Amino acid sequence: MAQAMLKLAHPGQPGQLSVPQTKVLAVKGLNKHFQAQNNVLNDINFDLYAGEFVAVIGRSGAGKSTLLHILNGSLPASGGEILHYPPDGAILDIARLSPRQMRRWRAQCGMIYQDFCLVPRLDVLTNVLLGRLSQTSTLKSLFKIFDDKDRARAIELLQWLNMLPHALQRAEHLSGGQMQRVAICRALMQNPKIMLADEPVASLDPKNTRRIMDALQKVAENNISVVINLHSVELVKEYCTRVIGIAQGRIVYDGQPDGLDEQVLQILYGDEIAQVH
Ligand SMILES: Nc1ncnc2c1ncn2[C@@H]1O[C@H](COP(=O)(O)OP(=O)(O)OP(=O)(O)O)[C@@H](O)[C@H]1O
Repeated sequence: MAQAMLKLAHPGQPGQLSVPQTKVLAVKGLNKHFQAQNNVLNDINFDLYAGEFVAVIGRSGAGKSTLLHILNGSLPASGGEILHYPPDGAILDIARLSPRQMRRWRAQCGMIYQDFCLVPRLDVLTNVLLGRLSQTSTLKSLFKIFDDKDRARAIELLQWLNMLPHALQRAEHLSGGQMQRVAICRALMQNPKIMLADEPVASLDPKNTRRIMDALQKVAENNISVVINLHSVELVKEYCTRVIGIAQGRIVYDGQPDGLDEQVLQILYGDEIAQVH
């Protein structure tokens, strides 16, 4: 069923002075089909600006994770364009990169996951340093040789997210919230322009959820665009600057979190609405 877009706030529109202006990404007519399932994403269009904290919401199976994985280059799109606007260079279409360009793009685009994806037996500092692997020679990465500059950066990031006291602890001994903060530091080691977060608080208790949301807010305040899949409308309203609502693979809402009223939520969640309050 095709649903009309309810509301479209154009970030960067004249008159919205508090909205960031530097365009980082333009998604145009993006589609995704899997062999087993057609129309997982349908004609997705949006621009992403530096420093935005964007929530992607919608019921289970709406296509939120698929969208993030296509943005990050780990899944190919079936059609459409994803244009990246580097601060100092030619516009790149993420859907049409050579393997070498794709490696570079994935370094620009940090990603964190619900299950953290740390190496449990390695210490926290080394886990963070692993974020540099894509920019390190194969031989150096094989022997986990990192230079002083990388170590200093990793320590700085751990301090920034209050994880420095745990630097020499094995990752497997941390709490979920601590592991996620380490995962954020690891993603930041690549100096990304965009941070994608696929349900990063889904397995966390309320206290750790807030810590991670606070951390991601700090990331966005540093002019990195954060795009996060979330199931809690309360968190979206508290933390995010913009929300993209997806239903059945189509964007049905793109605007301010304040605009998520009962009518919009009903379209987004249908009979699952009770679970998001
Ligand atoms: N590799 C795949 N092959 C076939 N179908 C897939 C694949 N990955 C995802 N899908 C389908 O695409 C649709 C969207 O999945 P996606 O994981 O993006 O949804 P989601 O909104 O992130 O859901 P959730 O909130 O439950 O994680 C689902 O119907 C899913 O079954």
